[in-house]
Amino acid sequence: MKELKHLNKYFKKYWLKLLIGILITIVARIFSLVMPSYVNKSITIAEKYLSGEETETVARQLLTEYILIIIGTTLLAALFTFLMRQTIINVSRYIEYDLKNEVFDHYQFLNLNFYKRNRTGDLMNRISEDVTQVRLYGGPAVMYGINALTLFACLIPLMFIKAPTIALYTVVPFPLLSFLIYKISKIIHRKSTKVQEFLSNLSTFTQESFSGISVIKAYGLEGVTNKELKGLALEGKQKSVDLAKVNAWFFPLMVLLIGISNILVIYIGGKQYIDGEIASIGIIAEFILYVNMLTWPVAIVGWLTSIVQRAEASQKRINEFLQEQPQIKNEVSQHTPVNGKIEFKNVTFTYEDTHITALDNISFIVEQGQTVAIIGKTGSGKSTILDLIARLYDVTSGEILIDGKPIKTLNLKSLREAIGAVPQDAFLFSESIEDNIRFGKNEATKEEIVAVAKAAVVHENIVGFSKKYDTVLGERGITLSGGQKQRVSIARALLKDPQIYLFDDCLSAVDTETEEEILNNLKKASNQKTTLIVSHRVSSAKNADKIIVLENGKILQEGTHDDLNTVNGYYKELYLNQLSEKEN
Ligand SMILES: Nc1ncnc2c1ncn2[C@@H]1O[C@H](COP(=O)(O)OP(=O)(O)OP(=O)(O)O)[C@@H](O)[C@H]1O
Repeated sequence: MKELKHLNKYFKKYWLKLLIGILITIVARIFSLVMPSYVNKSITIAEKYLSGEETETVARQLLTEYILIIIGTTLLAALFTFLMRQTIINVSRYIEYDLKNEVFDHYQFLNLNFYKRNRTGDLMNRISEDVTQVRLYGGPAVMYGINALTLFACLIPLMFIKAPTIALYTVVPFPLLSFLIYKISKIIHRKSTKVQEFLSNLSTFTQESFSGISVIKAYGLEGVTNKELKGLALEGKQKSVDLAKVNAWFFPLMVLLIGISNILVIYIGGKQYIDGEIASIGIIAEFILYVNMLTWPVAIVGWLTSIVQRAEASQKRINEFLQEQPQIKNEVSQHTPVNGKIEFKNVTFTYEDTHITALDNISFIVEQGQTVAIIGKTGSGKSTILDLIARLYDVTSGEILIDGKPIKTLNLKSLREAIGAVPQDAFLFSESIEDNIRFGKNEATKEEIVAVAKAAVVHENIVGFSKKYDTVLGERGITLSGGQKQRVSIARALLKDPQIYLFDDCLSAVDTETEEEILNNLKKASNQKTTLIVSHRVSSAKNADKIIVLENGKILQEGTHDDLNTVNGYYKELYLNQLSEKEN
């Protein structure tokens, strides 16, 4: 139960509702206890009437009275059972809601490394499946547990007071029933976990197949994919059949044990009645009702044990993530304004997971308002520079200064608010184009949105769609072309109007004329703003105040377009190559 201690804060938060729920549960069970003894009394009075001990009028009057009491108490028990579910189960839903929010909020705080280490499916599972398992502990387990405890505490002594011998024979099979249900629940859990795991594999496989459907079709891999899916489905069928087999034992076993208890009551009770040890056969009817009332709570004891174990295992998985600490921590509480000067001082950066040293002792300065282009072969460390400026990672050694201050002394939120980043792989949400652009500034007017779309040279494309800015984008914006996606992403960054622009190869999918137009607009929009442009094209870099050429994480060349063209080297070669490509 160590892991489940995490939930105590929520139990404390909802203690009043929980207490009311527990009291209601006890009252509901006490009302339900009234009925069997009045069934006994009704049968006894009928017996007495038949043997002439009681007159018909008295018998009729008493029977009516007993029946009304039975109906009344049963209705009250039903009403309180309804209220019991309304309180305790609701509390478990509140806890589920709080816990999901807690996990989600925590996920948001964690760094990119965490997301690289853990699969999306796993993150989703812990916030959905595992929280559901924990909810069963917070609600149904508490409710059925109190229910069973109240019944045992009231009913078993009552049974022993009324007829000790029958009581003894009745309760003897119960521990066995509890034990068997516990065992079966464990097997069911083991098997259903396997089915769950399989289902998650199957959905990952199908999701990937749908996402990559164009590749599958282009390579004619439909047959192979189908075969793989059939193999998976067959395996799943076997697992589900295994689970169904064990599940099938659950109810027959309960019926068998109830039957055994009922037979014992009838046999022992009947014998005692014949021997004159009990006064009325009404007591046998009463005990049969007790047996039936006790069976479910007894079975529940076994079920609860396995629910608690499952909840413990799930909470352990949740706690593992909750205990993860973000590596990038905000160490400054007050807002720190950013002007935009950036300085890298002997910065080295090695990715923790791959141990790749992406940047190796590099130093450079970008003055406030300057435009700097970073050029270099793929994998040379260009994107890493931008990620370090946004503090998505912290440097391994060396230092990054923003406006002359170490980056760690800036408030993380202020820093990120001052940055407008356009990543290499533009991500658009499945919302309207307008909302996707608005992401950069929530309170922006339509005019502002149109203005930035025009600056990003995507306005004409948008108004060409029948729903214009209200056009909803499919998953990852698949209704837009690569170049359109990039430009919507640029519009989003422009709307934010930040102090620092980080453009990561975000014009790679547009033609050179559009690129030229966008760059001119960017120059106007980002006047006085520090701008870093990562690119493979000289056309994106040539007008920059400074060009940095990277190779294997080191700075190979640095200077203006004209400077770099006067020396033989990577940049000049690239320029001449791209120039001749254009001419051809
Ligand atoms: N998140 C990451 N985790 C681990 N290694 C990474 C990560 N991102 C990049 N790398 C590695 O770091 C090196 C530099 O990558 P980076 O993305 O900075 O290069 P790049 O110059 O931007 O490349 P490209 O032009 O292809 O975008 C590469 O070898 C890459 O494999």
